[in-house]
Amino acid sequence: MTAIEIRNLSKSFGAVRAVDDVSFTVEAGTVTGYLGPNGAGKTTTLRSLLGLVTPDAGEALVNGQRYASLDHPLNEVGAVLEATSFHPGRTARDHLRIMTTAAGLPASRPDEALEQVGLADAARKRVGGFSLGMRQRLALAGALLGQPKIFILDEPANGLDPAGIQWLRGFLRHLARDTGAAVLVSSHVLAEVEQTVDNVVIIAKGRLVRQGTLAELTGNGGGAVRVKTKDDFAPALRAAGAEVEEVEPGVLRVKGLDAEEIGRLALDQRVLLTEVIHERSDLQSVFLELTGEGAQA
Ligand SMILES: Nc1ncnc2c1ncn2[C@@H]1O[C@H](COP(=O)(O)OP(=O)(O)OP(=O)(O)O)[C@@H](O)[C@H]1O
Repeated sequence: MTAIEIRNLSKSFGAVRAVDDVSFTVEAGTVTGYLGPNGAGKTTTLRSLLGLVTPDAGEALVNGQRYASLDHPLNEVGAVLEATSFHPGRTARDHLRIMTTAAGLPASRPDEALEQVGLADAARKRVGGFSLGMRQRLALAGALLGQPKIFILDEPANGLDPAGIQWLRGFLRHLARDTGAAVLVSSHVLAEVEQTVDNVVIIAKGRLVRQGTLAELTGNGGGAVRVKTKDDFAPALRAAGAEVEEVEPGVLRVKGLDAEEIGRLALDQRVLLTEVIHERSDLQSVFLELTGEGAQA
């Protein structure tokens, strides 16, 4: 069964069409990045999945059902929403204990979940003193309590430092690969999720603009390098196993070698390169265009 299904979902707030006829699915064992600039409609979609927003049309289903009709929601879906608030005077463990008791989960779960997110040492600390990154980890621990197989995470990388983002990437991959979970993770920063996701859904102004596997959207991962040189460099590149196309006189489009390998080869061959440029993947260019950074790209 499809773990997460968004089918022709639409939602307006007054004159703003926050989500406009969006459809996509997330299968078990995969991570899907839900990407788009601020205000694109990501949060509205995720809140629809959690029954916090009532769609005007279409459906947002988890395990084939509406969230509200799940018998044991915490066992089926783990969610982290933006700006989760915590009682500042409560310790991390107490915060999770309250959730655990309310959901009738085993008393061992808070400590296990804190361990999983790397917060075991902070279990007895008051949340009021937590950094944003620690709060994000605590929110994730809350999502793990019921050991669900579906995760809906809204900008979970916000507030994490580079090491935290690295950790999050590994953790999401682990959830999908090792526990077979379906993970839907939103972000307005492509680079945050690019190394983690199997599939990408891009939304802008409420409309779905692109979806596919990461490989499809990045041109099968084989990014080309454009090289400018007045020298006869193509034979050496081909001999090194590259696929070379002369796109205009003096400009070669090289596939199969990265920029560093090409640079080394040029050095060996005493070839002068006047320009070496990584071609942007489709995904990057689409995303940069949408986020308005295309002009600087
Ligand atoms: N409760 C609401 N009332 C009025 N307008 C809303 C409401 N929720 C969202 N919107 C509007 O709907 C649009 C989509 O917002 P949404 O929060 O879903 O986008 P987003 O992609 O998650 O962006 P962000 O990352 O900034 O949260 C925005 O124009 C937003 O202002």
